Amino acid sequence: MTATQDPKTPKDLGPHAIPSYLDPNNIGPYEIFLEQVNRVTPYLGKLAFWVETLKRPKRILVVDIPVHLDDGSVAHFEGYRVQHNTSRGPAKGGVRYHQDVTLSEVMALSAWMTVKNAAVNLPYGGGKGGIRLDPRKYSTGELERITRRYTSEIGLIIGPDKDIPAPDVNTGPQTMAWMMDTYSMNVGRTATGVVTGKPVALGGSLGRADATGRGVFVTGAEAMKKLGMPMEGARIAVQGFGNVGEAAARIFHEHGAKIVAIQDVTGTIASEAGIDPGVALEHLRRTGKITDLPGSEEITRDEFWGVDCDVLIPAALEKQITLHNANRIKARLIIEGANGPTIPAADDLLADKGVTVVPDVLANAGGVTVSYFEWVQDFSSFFWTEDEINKRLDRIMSEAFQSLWAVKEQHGVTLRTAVYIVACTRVLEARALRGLYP
Ligand SMILES: NC(=O)C1=CN([C@@H]2O[C@H](COP(=O)(O)OP(=O)(O)OC[C@H]3O[C@@H](n4cnc5c(N)ncnc54)[C@H](O)[C@@H]3O)[C@@H](O)[C@H]2O)C=CC1
Ligand SMILES: O=C(O)CCC(=O)C(=O)O
Repeated sequence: MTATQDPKTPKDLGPHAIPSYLDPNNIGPYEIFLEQVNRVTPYLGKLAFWVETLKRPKRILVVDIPVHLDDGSVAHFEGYRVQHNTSRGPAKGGVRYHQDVTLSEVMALSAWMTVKNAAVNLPYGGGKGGIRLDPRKYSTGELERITRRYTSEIGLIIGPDKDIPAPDVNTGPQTMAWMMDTYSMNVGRTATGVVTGKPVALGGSLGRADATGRGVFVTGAEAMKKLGMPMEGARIAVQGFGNVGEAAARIFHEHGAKIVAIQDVTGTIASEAGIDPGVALEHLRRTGKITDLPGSEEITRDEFWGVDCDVLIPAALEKQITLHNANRIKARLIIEGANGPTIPAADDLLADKGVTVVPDVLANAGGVTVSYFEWVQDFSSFFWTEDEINKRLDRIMSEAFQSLWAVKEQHGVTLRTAVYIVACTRVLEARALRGLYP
């Protein structure tokens, strides 16, 4: 085997390939979460008595969304809202529109919200929602009708003090405006606090649009300091150039790092001289694709993983770093902007290689942190300046990083396990204190 081959890559084994049901790369999203819980359980002491709480989502709602399409026909979409845990407060987490959304995925995303919210000590549980559809295939009017019907259907369980949705993949401020309006119409009052990530004109918060990418930068910069990696000229590869990936790339670039590769759903580009994220965004908006950016070359989707870089930021979807590509990754540091981008078997391989991973449940917590600020501002009807928001966000993210890094050192575990130790302890302490009835 050469240094560039991945070990245990089932497709390389020909007739002796591992059956697909035993292939670690085929792990489902909720199974990934359950494996992460298994790994933390030995560190939970007496609270391990309550660990079953983490394995079972508290509430799952599956809804049928019938909608008139523009051609007069009726289409039915499947939607979900999962409240994984509410021990520490109302459920909180985004809503995803994607053709591959499944219940298992939404369960995992809601569970990661429970861990993330506890990791940065927000007074929330975890929730997540989604609709299985490819939004590129529908007009704005159709998307508005789908969103409004979905909101009415999940209106049974959401509310400012029950469960507060927010944007995720392929949703944004306009989606949140429709959700807020629909919920408000149904309850007979303007309820700004029912969703976050709204347009600023509707009670949204300054700084929310960049908050997740900013948190990726703050935690990434802290990790670079720990690893003795200079920011100036650091070579960064980013997968995903949407809300999270674009903001993270831009902020790293502003601080002197060099963006050497970008991959999105339209293709992959690389540049030795470095890519200016502002120019790349303008090109994407104008042409609808990331490729053909002047000064960059197009590489294959698979070549992206072997790009010569110091820092890799997966900021697209789950299960991107697997046993098929983990061994080829050259970065010393991975900052998970996306939720669930690394499967557990790849996590182990990266740890063996000495690669540090700032896990999703810490790295991308900046978004929900500013969502929390938005929710607080909506309740008090008193709005903060962007400077105040960014300062508070930076402080929460860097203090969380420092204290979680100390736990990693104390136990000699990965940063992911350290975050799970602290977050799961907080959730299960709340569970134990609340007790059970009768
Ligand atoms: N928006 C937010 O505030 C937060 C988002 N996240 C997570 O960050 C990730 C990205 O979310 P957003 O940036 O909000 O979504 P987005 O919809 O704004 O952008 C998604 C990006 O991923 C790219 N992409 C999609 N499929 C791809 C593929 N197969 N290969 C390569 N690129 C692909 C798209 O082209 C797009 O650039 C998700 O995992 C999401 O759950 C996490 C925390 C907060
Ligand atoms: O802002 C929020 O409430 C949640 C954002 C989100 O879905 C996430 O952190 O994955």
